[in-house]
Amino acid sequence: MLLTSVVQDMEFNKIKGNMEMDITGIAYDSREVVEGSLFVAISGFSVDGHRFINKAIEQGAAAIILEKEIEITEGIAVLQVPNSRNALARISANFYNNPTDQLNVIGLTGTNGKTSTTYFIKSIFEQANQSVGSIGTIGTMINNKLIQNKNTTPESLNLQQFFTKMNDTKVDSCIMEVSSHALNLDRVAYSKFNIGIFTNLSPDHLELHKNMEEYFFAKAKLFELTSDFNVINVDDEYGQKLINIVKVRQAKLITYGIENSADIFPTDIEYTFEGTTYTVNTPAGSIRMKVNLPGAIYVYNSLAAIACAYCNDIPLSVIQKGIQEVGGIDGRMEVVYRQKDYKIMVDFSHTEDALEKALTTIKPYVKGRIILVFGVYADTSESGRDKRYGMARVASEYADLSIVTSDNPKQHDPNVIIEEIAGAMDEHQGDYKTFLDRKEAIEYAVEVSNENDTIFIAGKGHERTQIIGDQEIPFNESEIIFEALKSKKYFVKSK
Ligand SMILES: CC(=O)N[C@H]1[C@@H](OP(=O)(O)OP(=O)(O)OC[C@H]2O[C@@H](n3ccc(=O)[nH]c3=O)[C@H](O)[C@@H]2O)O[C@H](CO)[C@@H](O)[C@@H]1O[C@H](C)C(=O)N[C@@H](C)C(=O)N[C@H](CCC(=O)O)C(=O)O
Ligand SMILES: Nc1ncnc2c1ncn2[C@@H]1O[C@H](COP(=O)(O)OP(=O)(O)OP(=O)(O)O)[C@@H](O)[C@H]1O
Repeated sequence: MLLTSVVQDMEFNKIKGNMEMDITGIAYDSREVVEGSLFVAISGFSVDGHRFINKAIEQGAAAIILEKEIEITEGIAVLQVPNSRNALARISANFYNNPTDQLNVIGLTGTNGKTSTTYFIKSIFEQANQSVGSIGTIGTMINNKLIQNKNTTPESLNLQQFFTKMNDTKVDSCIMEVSSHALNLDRVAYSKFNIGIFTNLSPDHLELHKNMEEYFFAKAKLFELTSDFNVINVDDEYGQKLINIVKVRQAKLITYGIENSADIFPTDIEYTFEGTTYTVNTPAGSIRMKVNLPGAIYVYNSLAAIACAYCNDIPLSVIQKGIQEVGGIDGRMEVVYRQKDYKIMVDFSHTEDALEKALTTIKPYVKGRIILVFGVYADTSESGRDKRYGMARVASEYADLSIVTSDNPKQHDPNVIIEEIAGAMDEHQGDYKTFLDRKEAIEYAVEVSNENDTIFIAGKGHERTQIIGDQEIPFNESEIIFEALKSKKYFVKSK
């Protein structure tokens, strides 16, 4: 594609060089540059991409987009832009001919529930004989092939490539999780979303967004990109705030909720440990639903999916089948081992709100004690400290015994994190033990557990690695649990 076409509608300050040259591809990483590429230099969080411009030219870059004043070799086209990440999103959409124009794209945002809601929507759409692609925490799924993602929401270039692949392979709908980081860093800029879904907002990622207002406005950006429907949880405080912002927009507002008046709402809810049944009421009629995951959180997630399916004119009987077909979700309230009233569960709860909701969900069904294994995945900043404090409060309030340990400490000192959690546990008079090593923490929980106890291991969910420093170490909680259970002869006979 000609460079002039690649940069069409892009805002830039300065140009140098031949704009009529042919561009073979785009790269934002010098290591990915091939002959004839357009290299975009990004001032990153850890390194400055401008440092790799010469490397990119050596590798064959024909043109450079940059933010800074840098002297570049003759013969190379150079464009200076105010924001390289935004420019990358613009040129990627141009280069791939705006693939979201041909795709039904559903974007989900919110602190918790995005992945679970994606599963429900995917299942309903597949019942409606649609070919569905998905992008999110689990990876990118195209025609049942899973591609691992570095990020929940990939960088704009990769994203436009995935959308193109979906179009090429006749995918009808793409369901994607849109993180606040992605919205802030323009990864989804210049993509069109037919439907935007907002699940909820509670403190998380405050190291990037500084405060809840900023975090909320990052999430709200998704709803500037929606064309047809905005689906919003009316029971969430920030959902209400978003409704006030989007109600005047062109995309139609559809609300869901349990407590407040909504377009899509449940009645006659019956909760059990195995799951929930309720009657869903929609403008198209009412029908009984069976959700195979426990608690109000999965009523909310299924309602969001039903609202989305309703917006796509899917009949209620098909929606009912789609919701019921979701038998369980990897690492979401997953009962890894059960022997009568003894249970070991693994869950992805890693925020204060998620942990509180998960523990209140299981509490009525626990005969003995709740033994909670958890750590806090957060940096060592002030906002990370709030998260440690909040999760310790929840642990003290709902668990009979907490085993405090590491959860992806990355480059942060896990001892500091654990010490702070322990301090907050003391303040809230929680009963706890600490183990730096997460494996030892799980082993200890199994060792001290009794016949009627429930061990709840929070934080890693579906993840199969633990990130310590720069290393991603294999870490399989199910394997550790079963190994530890061997010492408890009474329990190992059956799952
Ligand atoms: C903090 C953060 O958001 N970092 C993201 C950011 O990386 P960065 O700016 O730090 O990149 P960098 O390493 O400084 O490099 C700067 C530039 O130099 C380039 N480079 C670097 C080395 C080299 O040899 N040559 C070269 O050209 C890099 O390709 C890059 O363009 O831009 C990268 C490209 O888009 C992202 O992959 C990366 O996400 C990292 C992996 C990350 O951990 N992000 C998290 C915080 C995140 O985004 N999470 C959200 C939400 C998760 C959730 O709650 O579900 C997500 O969507 O994943
Ligand atoms: N609607 C909800 N409200 C609050 N907590 C929820 C909700 N749904 C799920 N959770 C809790 O949050 C955890 C993560 O759920 P899920 O993976 O669906 O969220 P997510 O938004 O995709 O998270 P992430 O952005 O971290 O990938 C679950 O294991 C559960 O404990």
